[in-house]
Amino acid sequence: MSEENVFRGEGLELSYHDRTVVHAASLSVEPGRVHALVGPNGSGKSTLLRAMARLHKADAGTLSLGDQAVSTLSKREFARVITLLSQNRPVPSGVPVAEVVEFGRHPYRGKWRAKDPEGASAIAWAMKVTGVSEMAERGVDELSGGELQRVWLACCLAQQTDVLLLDEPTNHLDMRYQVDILDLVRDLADEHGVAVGVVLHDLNQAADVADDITMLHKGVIQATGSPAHVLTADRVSAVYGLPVAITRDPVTSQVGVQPVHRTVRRLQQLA
Ligand SMILES: Nc1ncnc2c1ncn2[C@@H]1O[C@H](COP(=O)(O)OP(=O)(O)OP(=O)(O)O)[C@@H](O)[C@H]1O
Repeated sequence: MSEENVFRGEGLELSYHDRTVVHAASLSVEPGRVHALVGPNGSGKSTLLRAMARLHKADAGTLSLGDQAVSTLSKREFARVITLLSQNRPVPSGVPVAEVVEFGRHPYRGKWRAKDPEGASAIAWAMKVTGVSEMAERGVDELSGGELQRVWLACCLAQQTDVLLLDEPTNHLDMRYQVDILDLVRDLADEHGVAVGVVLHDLNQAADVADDITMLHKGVIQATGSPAHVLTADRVSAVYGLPVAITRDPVTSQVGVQPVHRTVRRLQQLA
């Protein structure tokens, strides 16, 4: 994927039943880069990501991939380039993990189950890197939340798209898998040139994994740029309504966000 293949949403106005929840938002996801979307609950992150994945119709705005309008792509063409790990996917009962992951190959198979020579290796790779190979035969409705999350991710990875949109991929995962999945996200960008757009709640994870961060608040983009540019104490405190301090890792210089401890907050209130 070349630099021209930047995936862009521009001027997106998004609503539910006449209530606009995202206002004139623009987000670009670039090959080889990880772009994190952060913001408080209800700020519009999932809606924006779903609109980028053509799952929520925009009232206004455009989607483009390089110089091509995304509206010109058929469903199958779109699914070969862009995939979304969404939240709250319905869980089919009695379907084994391997079959669910195999569903990720749907854009390559079509109605008549056309030959898909790369399918088997793509599925095996996706299951391996997400750590679900050992549960291939288990029914997805028997899995824990974290196991299921990894199966959905494997399904997206089996799709082998240039653009990967992930809505809270670390949801339900224990500490080890959170680290593994974020490392995998970084590797996909660095080694395979994948363009990643990822919703994260943990601002420290966002600062760790992302090249760029966009912060949303009440449907309005507050800032876009490097973690150090976006994550300032004033901005994070104002958006989240909580005093925070910004830290710097002495070795990596990476920024971190630390809520001001409750004892200090109480003392500040008393002063
Ligand atoms: N299906 C829906 N019908 C009506 N309103 C909705 C629907 N889904 C979301 N909303 C509203 O749209 C706004 C944005 O929601 P969205 O889920 O995009 O936010 P979010 O930033 O992803 O939130 P969270 O961090 O809690 O997942 C919220 O006010 C929410 O209540």
